[in-house]
Amino acid sequence: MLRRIFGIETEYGLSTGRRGLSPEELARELFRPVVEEYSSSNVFLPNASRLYLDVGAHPEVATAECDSISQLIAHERAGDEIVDNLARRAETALDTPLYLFKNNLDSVGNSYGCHENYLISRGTVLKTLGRQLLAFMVTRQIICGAGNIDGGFRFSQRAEQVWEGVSSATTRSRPIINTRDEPHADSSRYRRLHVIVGDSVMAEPTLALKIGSALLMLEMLEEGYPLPDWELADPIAAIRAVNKSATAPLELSDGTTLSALDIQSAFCEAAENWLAQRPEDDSLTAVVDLWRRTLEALVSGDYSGIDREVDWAIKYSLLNRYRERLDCGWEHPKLAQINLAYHDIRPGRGLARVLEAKGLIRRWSTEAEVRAAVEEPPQSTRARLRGDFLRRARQLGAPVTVDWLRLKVNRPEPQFIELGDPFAPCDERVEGLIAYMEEHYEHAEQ
Ligand SMILES: Nc1ncnc2c1ncn2[C@@H]1O[C@H](COP(=O)(O)OP(=O)(O)OP(=O)(O)O)[C@@H](O)[C@H]1O
Ligand SMILES: [Mg+2]
Repeated sequence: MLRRIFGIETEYGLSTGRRGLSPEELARELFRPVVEEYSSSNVFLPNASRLYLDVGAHPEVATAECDSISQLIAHERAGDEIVDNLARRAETALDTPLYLFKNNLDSVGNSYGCHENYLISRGTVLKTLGRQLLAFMVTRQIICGAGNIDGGFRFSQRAEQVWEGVSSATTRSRPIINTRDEPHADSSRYRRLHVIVGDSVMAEPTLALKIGSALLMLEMLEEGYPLPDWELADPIAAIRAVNKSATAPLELSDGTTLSALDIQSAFCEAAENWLAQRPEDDSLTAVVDLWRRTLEALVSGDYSGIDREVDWAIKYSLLNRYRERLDCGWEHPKLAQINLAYHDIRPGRGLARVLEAKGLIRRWSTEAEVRAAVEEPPQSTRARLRGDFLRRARQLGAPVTVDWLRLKVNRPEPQFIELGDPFAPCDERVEGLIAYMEEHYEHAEQ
């Protein structure tokens, strides 16, 4: 499958400077306009994304279905803007600053996630694919980790928070790859691969690398391109070891050892060769270029070639400058503060956003693309149908219910359709549903 559907779910950490306000109270204030408009804190927006309040008072945005890296980046950034707009209103109402962090850990050690979803064909055996992908997923933190301080500098925020390799459980055992069968599409043709292990990232090139390298791995596996079949003896021990060192020896099931750097170098080289034979794609070329440069930086120890693109390297450079200035160890509270402030999503306040505005972190999207993605669904996938349907329903004040798969007009008679093909941006049946709404609710518009 060369064209693929994918989406990303981001949970945000929420806090305030004012004492005495519980996370639940903050979240309730944050979602007040959403609940007022939709009578629910679990909604689909006109840009076809899902906005909801998950357990633990973490707002979550799940982007609409995308089919290109640029589209996904614009929609992921649009998610930040949507929750930031809610936060700006809530902080006026509460008369206290509100902070939304796109990271994976709060100050008391609770972890929250950033999940990736990739469409795969039903013919692919998910368990086999998961097993083949595991060595890649365990070691990819050295290319696209967000960086962290935990007894020293670490590549990833999430590596310490997973407990199983491939499994169908989500919360109980927190696996790296989740095999729960919920395709949100025609289940006879498609499956959805749910990756739970990634860090939330701030720099757009890091997001491109994270998504693009996974897309390339999936392509190569599905197309039968020869790849090393490495099975880690203990994926969880390995993910913890990689977090501390790209060169730590990782034991394989056959008794040999390889480092994360060895494993990623082999996958990157395979991706370079694969790129030369698949149809040209500028985004994937840029992804593989950054992948290669990141591995080279790890070998040389000189991060200057990637420290405007790769989160962990940007953060490492920033923290290291402070460490030298303060002449302190990694445990210094000022460094912890920077480690957190990097993930504050507020433009002009969050460190990553400030660096980006100064040109010290490269962008992949443009402001105009993000602005458009706040309002408009991706135009090349099923998301467009959901977005158009929701926008018209809102204009007409028609009672509707939607999820990833279904569009429904609730009254006067329930009318619904299923969009089993997530690739399809056009469907006559949606026009039929819109006509039905117009017939019954047009008068309410005036
Ligand atoms: N057929 C599909 N293939 C791949 N990704 C999809 C498909 N349909 C939807 N998605 C993406 O999957 C994500 C689903 O997000 P959502 O938060 O609803 O996840 P979930 O796993 O269904 O549920 P929850 O987070 O509540 O456990 C979205 O980003 C969406 O764009
Ligand atoms: Mg979700």
